[in-house]
Amino acid sequence: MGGGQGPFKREHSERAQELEKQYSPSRWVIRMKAEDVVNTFVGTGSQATRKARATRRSQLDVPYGDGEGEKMDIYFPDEDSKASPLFLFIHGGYWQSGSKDDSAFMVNPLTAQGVVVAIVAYDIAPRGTLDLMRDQVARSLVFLQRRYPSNKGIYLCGHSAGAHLAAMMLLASWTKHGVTPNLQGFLLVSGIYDLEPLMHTSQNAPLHMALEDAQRNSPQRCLEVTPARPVGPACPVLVVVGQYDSPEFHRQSREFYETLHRVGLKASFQELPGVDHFDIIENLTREDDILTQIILKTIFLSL
Ligand SMILES: N[C@@H](CC(=O)c1ccccc1NC=O)C(=O)O
Repeated sequence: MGGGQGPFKREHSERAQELEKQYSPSRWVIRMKAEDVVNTFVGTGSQATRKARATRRSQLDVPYGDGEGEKMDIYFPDEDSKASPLFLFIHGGYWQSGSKDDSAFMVNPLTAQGVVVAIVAYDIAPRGTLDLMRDQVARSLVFLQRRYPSNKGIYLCGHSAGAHLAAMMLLASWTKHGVTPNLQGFLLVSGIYDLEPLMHTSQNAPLHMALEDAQRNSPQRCLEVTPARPVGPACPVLVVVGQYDSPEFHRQSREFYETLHRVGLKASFQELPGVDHFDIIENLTREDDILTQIILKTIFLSL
């Protein structure tokens, strides 16, 4: 018997291949070959980190919990103030790559303007699960709030998978932590907010997400099913995506923005022209970059 299975299988594998492509950010980069993209990104990040550590006062590997991987680097402006704004960055890498040691892109431009910058590490897969990572990010915020109780606001920024973890903090319940971090802004850059499609890609291999895991950890879904009442903090939430991010990444950002808006959060959406999934963050090493300027405006217009 022919016919039935063959076409179905082919159709299925074409869909799987398309999904794989949509969720492979390097394949949408036009400024260089896909295979060079991640190396360049990591190179830029580790160079920025070396420079930040050489030129800024810093505290490295500060533990925010008892776990081996529960560390953050904190970088300070020249003039010391007990009441500075804090900026916490969560790196991306599909919850399975990346580290704080190559993610200090924005330290120099932000500390130059008086912002304390923290770069958080978390246990990537396969060591960590999504539930653990989300708890680690929550505890890192609680730690910062306790360490700097008179801060002028905590601004939480994540890239890609890090934007997902940042977005999960909109749904966090702080009562069990005993302190509510003074969150004054979210910057979600080229993020993923619905994890279900990823279950069907190679990215899920180290993550082992089953449907319930994907759903429980999807801020898009969790906000959609939430009753129409105000959720989360009253602060601005900026959803940003690069022009050369894939159509699926554009869809995810737009739909998440729409949902944030619908549940009553102060959301805004911006597509940044001329940048892809990677240089959208690489360019944060520069003071005159458009996203650097957006971040500084978010911090200083709300003070
Ligand atoms: N293998 C992936 C790598 C990737 O997606 C990535 C790499 C560094 C920082 C963020 C990334 N994406 C999502 O977290 C790619 O195809 O680009």
